[in-house]
Amino acid sequence: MADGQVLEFTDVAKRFGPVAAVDGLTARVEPGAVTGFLGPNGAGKTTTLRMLLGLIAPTSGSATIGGQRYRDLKHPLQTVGAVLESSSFHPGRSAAAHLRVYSHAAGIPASRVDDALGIVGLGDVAGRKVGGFSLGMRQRLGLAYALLGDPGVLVLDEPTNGLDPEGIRWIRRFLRDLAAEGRTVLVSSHLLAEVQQSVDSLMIITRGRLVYQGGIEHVVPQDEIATVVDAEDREALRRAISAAGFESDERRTGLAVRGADAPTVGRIAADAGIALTALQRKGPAFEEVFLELVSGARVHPSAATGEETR
Ligand SMILES: Nc1ncnc2c1ncn2[C@@H]1O[C@H](COP(=O)(O)OP(=O)(O)OP(=O)(O)O)[C@@H](O)[C@H]1O
Repeated sequence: MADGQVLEFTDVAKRFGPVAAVDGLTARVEPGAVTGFLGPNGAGKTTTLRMLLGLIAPTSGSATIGGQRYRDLKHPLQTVGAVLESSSFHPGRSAAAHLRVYSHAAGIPASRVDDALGIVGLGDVAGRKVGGFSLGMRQRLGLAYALLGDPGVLVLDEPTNGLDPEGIRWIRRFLRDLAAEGRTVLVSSHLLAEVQQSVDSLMIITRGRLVYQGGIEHVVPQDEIATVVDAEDREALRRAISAAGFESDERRTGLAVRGADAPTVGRIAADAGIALTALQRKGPAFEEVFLELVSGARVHPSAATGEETR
């Protein structure tokens, strides 16, 4: 396997006539994690990925893979695998024949075709014509193509589009495994729910500009989260919370603990041997914060600096 590489966008911009599709994007994507690239329809995700993959030239700025522009990569297929669209397969050709065309052109051993089809679960249908494939099978074939050169970087544009729940679960698990091997995995989506449970990091854009970059757990600022908790012995609970270094306010329904999430408060109570009668998260929902970031009602510091929040 090739090493995972850092993807770097440096003040990259793309104009189509009067439309600023991407407008000065600065961001960094690290190896060893699944990074979700999130934004509403038309935000500029596909345009950004197309610049990264050398399919269109930026109007200004740069997008690099391990410090190099795509067109300067010595072995592109062995460095970065991409799935941008799932439809361009010749229907009369078998899955294996299709991949052999690319492996041959890139100087990749033919044995790798069977490996790649096996990895995505298409080993049994390698000889079947692609024309008879379901949408899910085509998506898997696209992934097999991306994995042909065993690259350290995977870039996928909306890979779960049109898949059934089982297919979506499969892709999520698959991408996690690839990242766990140390690869860089960048996956775009316009659906928050789609990436919420399946990515480690997020890059959120709207109208061609970055509005958030960092860990998924930092999207909702910690100081806006409180946990309301209660026990039969409320005073003992208050003492345990205070001993753990958190402040709490008395409410009718229990103690509101600022800056601590539910698992943290639950652990404090468990360590003190206190049985809880209530444990509830308070604060803005992830989706609320996402919509505020996208509409401009909320500004996150990572948007201005391009620095990750950790
Ligand atoms: N080749 C093109 N010519 C003209 N305008 C374009 C072109 N490609 C993209 N655009 C415009 O650039 C903007 C960003 O489009 P892009 O496809 O990158 O967004 P996206 O975030 O991928 O959206 P979606 O989630 O709908 O795929 C849109 O306003 C789009 O209409």
